[in-house]
Amino acid sequence: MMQDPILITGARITPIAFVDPPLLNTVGVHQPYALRAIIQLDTDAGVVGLGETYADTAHLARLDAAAQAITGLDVFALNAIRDAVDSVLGTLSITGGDGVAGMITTASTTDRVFSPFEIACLDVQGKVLQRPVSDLLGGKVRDSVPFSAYLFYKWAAHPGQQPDEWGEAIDPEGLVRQARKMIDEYGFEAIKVKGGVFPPDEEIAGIKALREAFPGLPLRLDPNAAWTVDTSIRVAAELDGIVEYLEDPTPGLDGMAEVAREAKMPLATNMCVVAFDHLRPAVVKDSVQVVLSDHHYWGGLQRSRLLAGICETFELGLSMHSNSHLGISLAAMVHLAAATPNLTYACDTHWPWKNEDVVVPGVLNVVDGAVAVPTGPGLGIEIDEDALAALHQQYLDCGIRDRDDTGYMQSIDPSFENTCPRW
Ligand SMILES: O=C([O-])C(=O)C[C@H](O)[C@@H](O)C(=O)[O-]
Ligand SMILES: [Mg+2]
Repeated sequence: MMQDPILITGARITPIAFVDPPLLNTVGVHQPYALRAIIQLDTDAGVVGLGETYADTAHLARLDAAAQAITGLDVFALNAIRDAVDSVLGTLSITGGDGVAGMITTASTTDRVFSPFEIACLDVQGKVLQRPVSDLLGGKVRDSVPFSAYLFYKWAAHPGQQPDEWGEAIDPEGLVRQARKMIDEYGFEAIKVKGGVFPPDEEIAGIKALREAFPGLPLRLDPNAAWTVDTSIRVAAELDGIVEYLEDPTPGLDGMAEVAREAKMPLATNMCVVAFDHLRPAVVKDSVQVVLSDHHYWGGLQRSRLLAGICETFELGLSMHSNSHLGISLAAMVHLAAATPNLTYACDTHWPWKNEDVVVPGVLNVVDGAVAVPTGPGLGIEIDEDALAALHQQYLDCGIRDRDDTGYMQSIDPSFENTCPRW
């Protein structure tokens, strides 16, 4: 028997801000609050779907336009919904707003805007069918998804504030201390270090200190393209046998290909392969051996599965990238990773760095370094309306409207320059 369509009647898009520590990266430092947009997709069945995405001003304007364009469409018509998003974006003249703080990104705007709506539609589909989203993606191949301890060099506090619970990490001892705390609390079995902050030799020393302190755990270093080709080749030689992959050592497909020819370990990226049309040249040039997927800019969960298939075909490894995020994003990441057989690396997550959320606690927990796949219908999580309202108020009060790690750093250290590559 043919069921009636489930029509989208509108979307409530709520920008929120949550407290973020002073995490350092090559373009600057995290501001005191990270921004996200929470999407509640309303349908004529009375079922509400959830999505989470960036909340920079320009992105919010695109989300608003997209929400109007998809109103009246069936939540099962994901192709038509993406077409509607694509068409309306073509009529807008908005620039900026990628939510990634001045790092190189040439991801598809359509895929970035479509993504949270696709996830909200899958959430509705799952709730109506009484099946978890992982079932809609082909079924889970693992019951829990491993994540890595995502270490950052950081200050003890934002200027003028009290030190946070993590304290300072600006040298190898600080990194090891941070890793120990994170691993004690969450049981992670892999470690990623956000580099590109200090001269490469200091970061090599940090990685070697971690290797000594945690001999059995796979390690990764990601300087976000802070190094020249020559520096990258030198660091790769120093870290041979120590890191499982080196992430975005240098900018661009050609530079990465030059490094890849010399480096013994695989090179991974979430900077030079961030859209489908980057895959062909990356494979032809053999620029990268591991792609970090991220449903927030690869166009949602179904298109991330398409990416996984392409990676499998061309024998590329697949890992998962993260930005500062809350529980709706984590739930989506977990369902996707659970249903992606060739996602064999521990995924990245910024989860330990936040203390606030819009999701009712209980379902999403990192235990032994992994998150159990939610088994409830849809994403399997619920929104906490009071928390959503409080974090929206925090957004209104905090004054931050666009992620700007470089501007914030320059407000503290006027001599800071965002140069790429730096060393
Ligand atoms: O793997 C990456 O490149 C990231 O996680 C990008 C993020 O923006 C990270 O650098 C951060 O949170 O500062
Ligand atoms: Mg990266």
